[in-house]
Amino acid sequence: MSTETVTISRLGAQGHGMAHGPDGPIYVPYALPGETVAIARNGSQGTIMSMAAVSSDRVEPPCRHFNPDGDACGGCSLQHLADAPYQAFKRDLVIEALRSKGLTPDVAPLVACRPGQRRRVVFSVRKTETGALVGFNRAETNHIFGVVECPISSPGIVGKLGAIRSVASSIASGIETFRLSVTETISGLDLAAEGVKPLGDKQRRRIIETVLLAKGVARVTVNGEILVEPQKPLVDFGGVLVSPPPGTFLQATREAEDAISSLVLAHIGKAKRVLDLFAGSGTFSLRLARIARVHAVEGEEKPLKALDHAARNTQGLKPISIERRDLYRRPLTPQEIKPFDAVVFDPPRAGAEVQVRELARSSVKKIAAVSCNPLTLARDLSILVEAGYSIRSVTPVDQFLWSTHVEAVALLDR
Ligand SMILES: C[S@@+](CC[C@H](N)C(=O)[O-])C[C@H]1O[C@@H](n2cnc3c(N)ncnc32)[C@H](O)[C@@H]1O
Repeated sequence: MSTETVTISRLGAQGHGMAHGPDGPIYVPYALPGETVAIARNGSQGTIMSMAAVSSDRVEPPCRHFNPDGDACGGCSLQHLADAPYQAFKRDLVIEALRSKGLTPDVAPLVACRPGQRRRVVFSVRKTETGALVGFNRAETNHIFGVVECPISSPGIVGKLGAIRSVASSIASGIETFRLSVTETISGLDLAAEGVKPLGDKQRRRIIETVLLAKGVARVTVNGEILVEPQKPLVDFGGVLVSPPPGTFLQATREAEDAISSLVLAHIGKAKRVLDLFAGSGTFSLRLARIARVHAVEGEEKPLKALDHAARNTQGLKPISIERRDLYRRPLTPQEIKPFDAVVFDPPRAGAEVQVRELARSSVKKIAAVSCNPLTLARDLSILVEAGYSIRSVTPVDQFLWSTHVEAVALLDR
């Protein structure tokens, strides 16, 4: 460990300040570009000891749990940065990823996220003598920081932290930590616990009783088994009500979902047949079906069934066909893609390389790529551009406020 003074030149991809050291970059958490800080250095990691020059972009963190000096919540990493440079940082993550693949399309301003919009959070939970500790893992440790406020989460989640804690206490029995996904739905909170040791009958009864007493909980699932469901959880995909399976993927904020969907729909235009790949529970398929016939392809059975059920029970939609298929092992071929006028794909963080190589050989006119990882998006887009597609626009979208995650929508045609 050595002590030295460094000047931060920019933010790294993890949101840490970066300084040039004699033998490579030094990463200093919570330091901002332009700041001069005295650090205790351990290899390429620096810890701020004192600050000699403070950036004018530094702001007071809105949440009292965001405290880099000690007992801090690990949920957010960029609360100390003003809005404009924060939004520029996220947009630059997309620009830099594209540039690394030789792509320099116009990149729109970031679709910004506001506090209180997150409808889904994943807490860590551990049993305590008095109940359960519910919160986020403290920065860079396995310790759980008990949350009493959370400015990123929706009021529907924050206002129910007491009920969430009661249900979590009834589930927690051993010393192990488990994950609790909390989703705010139209009909109440959907709680899904994973990594819980097998439940006995007495404990099951206790969980059910707690849920029935706690107002506002729609469903509790433990290790994939629905234990109690006083209300069917419902989400609204562009006017179509869907009951998503427990723990299934859902865009983290309604506002980002609407923004992404609007971009996709505007690009698809008057297409008559649309292919929705990595369709989930139908976030895009059900909206697209207002204007076009849709074929939805997805690897998991339960979200596809939820999509299908919603489509069958909603009037005014064009037909939606569904197909369960592993698109990494068995991508749709150019021959299979031929009947479609447009394709939407929204893969997991790993991207869709195998499927994109098939799309590149197809003659489909319009493609909308939705991604939660700029690096794999850039790789996938470079394959399409090499095959003759043009990128019409790229729009970065923020739905994980004060984190270093950013989504993007790229619209292409040929
Ligand atoms: C980012 S989510 C998008 C879901 C949906 N488009 C939405 O916006 O809600 C990615 C989806 O890809 C699915 N998936 C993951 N691996 C897959 C694979 N190998 N083949 C097909 N689908 C897969 C997941 O189950 C998940 O529903």
